[in-house]
Amino acid sequence: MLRVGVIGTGMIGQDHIRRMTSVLAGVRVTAVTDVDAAVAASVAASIGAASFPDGASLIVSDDVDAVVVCSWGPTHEEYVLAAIAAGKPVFCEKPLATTAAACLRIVEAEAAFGSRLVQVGYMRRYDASYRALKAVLDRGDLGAPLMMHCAHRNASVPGFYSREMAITDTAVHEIDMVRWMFGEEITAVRVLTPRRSGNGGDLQDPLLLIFELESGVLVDVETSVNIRYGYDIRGEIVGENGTAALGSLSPVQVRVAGAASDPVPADWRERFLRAYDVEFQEWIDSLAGGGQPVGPSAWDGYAAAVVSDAGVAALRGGERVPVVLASQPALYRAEVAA
Ligand SMILES: NC(=O)C1=CN([C@@H]2O[C@H](COP(=O)(O)OP(=O)(O)OC[C@H]3O[C@@H](n4cnc5c(N)ncnc54)[C@H](O)[C@@H]3O)[C@@H](O)[C@H]2O)C=CC1
Ligand SMILES: O=C1[C@@H](O)[C@H](O)[C@@H](O)[C@H](O)[C@H]1O
Repeated sequence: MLRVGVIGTGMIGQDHIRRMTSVLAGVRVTAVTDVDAAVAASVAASIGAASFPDGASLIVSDDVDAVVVCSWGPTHEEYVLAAIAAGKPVFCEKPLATTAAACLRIVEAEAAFGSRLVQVGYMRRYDASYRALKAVLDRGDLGAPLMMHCAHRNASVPGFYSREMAITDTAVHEIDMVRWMFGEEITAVRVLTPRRSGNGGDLQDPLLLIFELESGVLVDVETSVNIRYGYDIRGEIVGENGTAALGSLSPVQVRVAGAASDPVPADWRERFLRAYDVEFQEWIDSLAGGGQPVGPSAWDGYAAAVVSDAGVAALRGGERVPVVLASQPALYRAEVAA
């Protein structure tokens, strides 16, 4: 039984605690903490876990075998580094850290430790639709891939959400997905700013990102974060001989009164419900008997941050910004293709 301590009991922290408590096997949440001590205490009481005063004491607790970090992005680096120092596996929600420099510090700490401890919460790799799309691509049915069209639409975002977050917080999922889907690196980023939606106040929304890949494949990503009608994630690969797209996720199609309709999920918790379950179960299983995590690594988190930084520079400067990665420690070799 893996005993897990969770840092950050906000929206996704509580959702992951629910799945580890009520859905998944081989795991028990024994400890929680949050800067909002009242929320942490209430969550702890509801599942019979201990509430810790801070992340540092939770990480070194003898009742915690592995750590899950679900606090705000700028706090991730400190907790992931502390978990590595304690020699404990750590699942960190995306982003691994908010700058490429911070991600590189984590990569270097893990490489110095000598084996993998870190997994980053890029859950699309566990989604049935994305996995089916990758299987079609890998079978070669489409011929050589040429382009991919993506859309990442949120119904709404909170008031503190900035135009840069459309890249660092939102499109960062596509950045990781593209590296995994095509098994190659993104080499340059452009960002275009279409006519502004009236739904987002002063926010520059939507954005259109264009990624260049090593092989010449081009990927475009629309981020629309105030689309109102729901949470809509799309992806279509165009190959030499055909196309393949993420399918409809609805178990039922309704035709009534002269109209056909599919329900649209409200947010990521609904759209990626099963993907998060699979992601966590595979993480738990990988750690059984002292094993190492096999999902998105600290290097993946670092690479996503470098592309994301390039996207922010392109957004601010209106230029094509090349992506330059540091030299990869041996621990992560063949990571993209895994
Ligand atoms: N994989 C995915 O699809 C998603 C990932 N996320 C990621 O999960 C993380 C949390 O996001 P949400 O749950 O939406 O935010 P949230 O604001 O609902 O929850 C974050 C919690 O962290 C706590 N916190 C902040 N600083 C802390 C610190 N230093 N120590 C302990 N607790 C601290 C806050 O009090 C809050 O309760 C973010 O990194 C976000 O990017 C969020 C939504 C979906
Ligand atoms: O990770 C997530 C949020 O943090 C982010 O704010 C949303 O835009 C994404 O759709 C969601 O998956």
